[in-house]
Amino acid sequence: MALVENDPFENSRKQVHDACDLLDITDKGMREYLVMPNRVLRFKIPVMMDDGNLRIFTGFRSQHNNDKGPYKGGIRYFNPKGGVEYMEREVMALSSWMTWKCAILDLPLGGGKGAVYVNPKEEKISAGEKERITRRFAYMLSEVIGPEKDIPAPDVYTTGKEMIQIMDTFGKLNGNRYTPGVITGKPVPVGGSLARNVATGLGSAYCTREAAKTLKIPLKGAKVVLQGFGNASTYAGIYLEKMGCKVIGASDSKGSVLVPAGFKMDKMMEHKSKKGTVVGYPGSKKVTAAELLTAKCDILVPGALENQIDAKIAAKLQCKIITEAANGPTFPEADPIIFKKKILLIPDILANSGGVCISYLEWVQNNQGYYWSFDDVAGKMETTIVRGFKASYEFAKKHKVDMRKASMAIAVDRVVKAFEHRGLWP
Ligand SMILES: NC(=O)C1=CN([C@@H]2O[C@H](COP(=O)(O)OP(=O)(O)OC[C@H]3O[C@@H](n4cnc5c(N)ncnc54)[C@H](O)[C@@H]3O)[C@@H](O)[C@H]2O)C=CC1
Ligand SMILES: O=C(O)CCC(=O)C(=O)O
Repeated sequence: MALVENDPFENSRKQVHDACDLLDITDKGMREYLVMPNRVLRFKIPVMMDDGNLRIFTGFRSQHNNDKGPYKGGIRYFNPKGGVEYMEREVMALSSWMTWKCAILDLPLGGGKGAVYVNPKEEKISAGEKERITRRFAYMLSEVIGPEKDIPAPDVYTTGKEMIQIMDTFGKLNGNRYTPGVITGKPVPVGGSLARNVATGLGSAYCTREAAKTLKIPLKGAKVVLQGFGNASTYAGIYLEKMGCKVIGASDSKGSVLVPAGFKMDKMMEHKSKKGTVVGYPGSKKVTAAELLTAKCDILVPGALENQIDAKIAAKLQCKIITEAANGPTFPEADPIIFKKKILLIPDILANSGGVCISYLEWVQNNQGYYWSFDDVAGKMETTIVRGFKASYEFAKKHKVDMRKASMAIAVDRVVKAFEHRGLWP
């Protein structure tokens, strides 16, 4: 029996086993080694709130695998419906996906993920309270993170502001050192990289462009539906629009809208910043989340949260390409349905890997103390992600499997090889 409903870690476990099947890895111990995180930390974060009351938050960091390099992965502040038990399984799954995401790009990094169970948007946590949560979280993590150990980054409802507070707290606890390489996604004036803020969506757009090329779908006028309107999905929309696409749908935590004639991304962003939601955009029709996902379009970009496309929704999908800008948006039972419908699904570990790719380049710049231009960084990311896409596509064709299985198999094989080179000690 699953420990929590819709357990994302069980989904990640299945994906690792599918890759092992393809690679003929039969050893049970090796399979378990690849599935399980090296360690999962769960700790309390006591914070004095503005009203003078002490409140205890729960924090997590899952360190999945570091055979290819330091653990790497974001930190989210969120309150999934399943509560803290669900969140523990969620960070375990997300840390596993980080391992495979770094490996499909062949970055010298492993996989980790962290979280605090709090929704700063719903709860109206003040800036001071958020900073105290973040700095206490950094204090609790300070012994297990570091530029050569584990390098966090932003994720849902965290930004450069929290990243710099974590860097600052870590530095103060380590002899007042300037340690920019302990975290990525920092603001540019304090050791961040150009292009990191747009990286996830830009990488999704590069992947989509490659997919459209292979399917011979012209991007000019191609209809795009975005689920979510945060960092990942907004920049995916902006860059797909620059490539000639027409965005016709969007959503956020308050609802989903379709605009059959299409809308300009800057106009929708202006609307969202004024009204706090995409809902109510002039000329739009409010629809359910399922109606948004199954709307007729060329490119569907699920870019919000995991567990969005189940078998029922998969059966009704009307798109040609799915670009998983979010982590884990598709249930395992939906994958074979999507494959049978000949929809080209670009899996999360590839489709949203632009973020970690530029995080890696940020860390390289921090380590060398010399900084590159926007075009340098975006160009290096484009080369890396297109190589990952092409390798996965060729593997998928050769073995007649979907792109998720192909990307996972390549990634798992690389981690197994790293493990074999290093050996086990002690
Ligand atoms: N920020 C990054 O660099 C990366 C993010 N991702 C993934 O992308 C996804 C989104 O993350 P970000 O864009 O960074 O977060 P964000 O905090 O910038 O935006 C989250 C968005 O999700 C929306 N949302 C929340 N609940 C929703 C619901 N029930 N239905 C529809 N929309 C809902 C919010 O309204 C917001 O628009 C996550 O799965 C994250 O792990 C993946 C790789 C890197
Ligand atoms: O930039 C990073 O290091 C990781 C971003 C992240 O959390 C993700 O790719 O899911």
